[in-house]
Amino acid sequence: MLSSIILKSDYCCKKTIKSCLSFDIKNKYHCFSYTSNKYLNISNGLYKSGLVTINKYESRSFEIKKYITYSSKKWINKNFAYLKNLTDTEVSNRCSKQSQQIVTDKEPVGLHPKKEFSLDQTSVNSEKEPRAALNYATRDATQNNTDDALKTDTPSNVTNAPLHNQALSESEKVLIEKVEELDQDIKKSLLEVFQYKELTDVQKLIYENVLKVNKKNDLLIQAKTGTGKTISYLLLVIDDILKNRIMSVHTLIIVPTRELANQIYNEAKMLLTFKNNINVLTLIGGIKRREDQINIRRVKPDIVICTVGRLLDHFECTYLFNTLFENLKMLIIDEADQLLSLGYKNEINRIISYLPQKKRNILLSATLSYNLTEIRKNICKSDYLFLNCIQNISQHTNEQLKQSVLFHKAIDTTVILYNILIEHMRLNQFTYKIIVFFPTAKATAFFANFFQKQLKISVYEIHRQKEAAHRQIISNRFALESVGILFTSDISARGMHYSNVTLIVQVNSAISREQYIHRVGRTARSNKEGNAIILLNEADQLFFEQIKDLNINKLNPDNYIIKNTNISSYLNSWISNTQLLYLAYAYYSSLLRFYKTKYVTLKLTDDEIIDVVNNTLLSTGLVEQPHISNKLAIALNMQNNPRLKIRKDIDDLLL
Ligand SMILES: Nc1ncnc2c1ncn2[C@@H]1O[C@H](COP(=O)(O)OP(=O)(O)OP(=O)(O)O)[C@@H](O)[C@H]1O
Repeated sequence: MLSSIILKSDYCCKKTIKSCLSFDIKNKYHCFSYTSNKYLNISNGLYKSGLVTINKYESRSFEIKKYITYSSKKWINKNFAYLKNLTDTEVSNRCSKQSQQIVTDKEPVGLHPKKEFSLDQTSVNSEKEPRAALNYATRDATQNNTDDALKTDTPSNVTNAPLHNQALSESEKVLIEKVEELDQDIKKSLLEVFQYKELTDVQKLIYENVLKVNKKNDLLIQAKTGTGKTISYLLLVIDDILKNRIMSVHTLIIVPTRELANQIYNEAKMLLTFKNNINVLTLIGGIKRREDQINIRRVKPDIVICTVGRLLDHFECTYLFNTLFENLKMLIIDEADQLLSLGYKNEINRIISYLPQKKRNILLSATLSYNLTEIRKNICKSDYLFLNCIQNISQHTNEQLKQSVLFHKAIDTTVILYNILIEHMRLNQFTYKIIVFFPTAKATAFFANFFQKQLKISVYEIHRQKEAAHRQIISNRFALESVGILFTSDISARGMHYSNVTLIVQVNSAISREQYIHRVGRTARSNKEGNAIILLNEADQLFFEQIKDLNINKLNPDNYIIKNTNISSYLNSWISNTQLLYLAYAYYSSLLRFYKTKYVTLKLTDDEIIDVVNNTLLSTGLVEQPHISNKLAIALNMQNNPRLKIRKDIDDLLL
């Protein structure tokens, strides 16, 4: 028996649904099918062969209306009839009749052509094979990995949120004060300390699919940057600690950077304001190991937040450290796609080998999809749930973010950066908060000093070569300031929340599309507006291919290369400053390395790399080409290139 929903009448508008729609209840899923529906966009479903599978809902008719995302409920009420208990054939007949009726449909306007998907008409009842029926609505080359991963999953694995950033109607919002499952003290701190009123999309998804129904599966969670993933998993952790109190560490949270560890620590402490019997501790580099050991004994942590290096260090060097985790209940890997990528994979695998098998794994990121299969295989148990707030990878960045690209010549890099900053500061005198990402730590150090000392623009500086304590102080200061400029390397790209950032500038290409998404995700957070500009010189141009679907508009470089007398004189007068000179040489070497590691993706020859690096340095006013050490030249495999100035007598200080 099938129940069906059919279009009541011919509907002629921009958002026409081409045919009819029916649904069947089989086991716990509702399966929607429709005939020639090209444009119907059911946000919380997965598509293939005419099937849309959605998890169980309480009210069928209501939920169906809710998940036809671009149509208002009013429109649905007017145009759909809800029919019960039809046989297969009846539905088919009605469907085809209905299809014939609606022949005057107009092309939908405002839907991206990529969103079109064709459905296999023959598989109206193919819910017999739910595995094969799973797929995303959007087809595009870069998403194939996700699709492949999902094809092998059972439908219960995947839960999508309504299209992200779409304003939730009042009835869809989950008000925190009404959430009965939350502990009273936690609720109190959410309402009074954080002053949040409702759950964000990702928090709502977790609440409804996991917390409320008390599920204990492993979780993969993907939601856009700045949407509250941290609170969402902290709620899960605290809920579990309160239910299953143990006398050793309950949850281990692994993150890529010290700053992020501290940020999560602060958020957890705030959440536990009225619950002082749950203890949190960070174990991060830059602090003596012995100090950690004392803190562990003193704090007796329930939740431990660690960076990868320090955790591994302890496992391998601290006597009996692994016994701390012998009853571990939860392992959380934040920024999971990064931590499970090549750079960190071995270390994470070693860490996991020290942890008990029987624990719950929760993996999060704004960009999980590209290496999903591997992540799933490596870490998750087979009955894991994938909670996904991003259904279309071209919507990975926030809607309220205005993105631009500026293609320019390397020789104009410094003046363009200067003019962008000056213009933004002028237009946002009392509110400007800017983060500038550079490709390497040494590039960051040089430009930070150059802007401070030569161009007289005050900037904060964070990168790996600064000491941990310094980094933390600068990070806190920038977070608290109402205006400011932060020059940073990728260390600040992921997870860091600085409120009210108005502009992100990226100098040169990012190391990947994902890193670009995380970098621009430092602005336009919590539904606020934000701007992002990426500066791509002649060598970086191919990087644009990786991000061009992200709705990025092009800026005219001519508007930014005007040199006023100020900058001209500043650029010409620093060569006697030995400290800056030293930093410039180091920047030069690091930029050669940067492009050499990217020469395959950017399709660069050695000569092109040397030219672009020379010109970038020339843009700062450094007329004479720096020397590099023989060792670096060999490492770059450029020791015989006559365009480089190589000196055997300088050491690797500048590497
Ligand atoms: N329910 C809520 N209501 C309002 N603001 C919230 C809520 N939950 C979290 N936030 C705020 O949203 C901001 C972003 O949160 P968070 O840093 O957890 O984002 P994220 O999704 O982890 O981002 P990223 O992917 O960049 O790490 C923070 O300021 C956080 O305090």
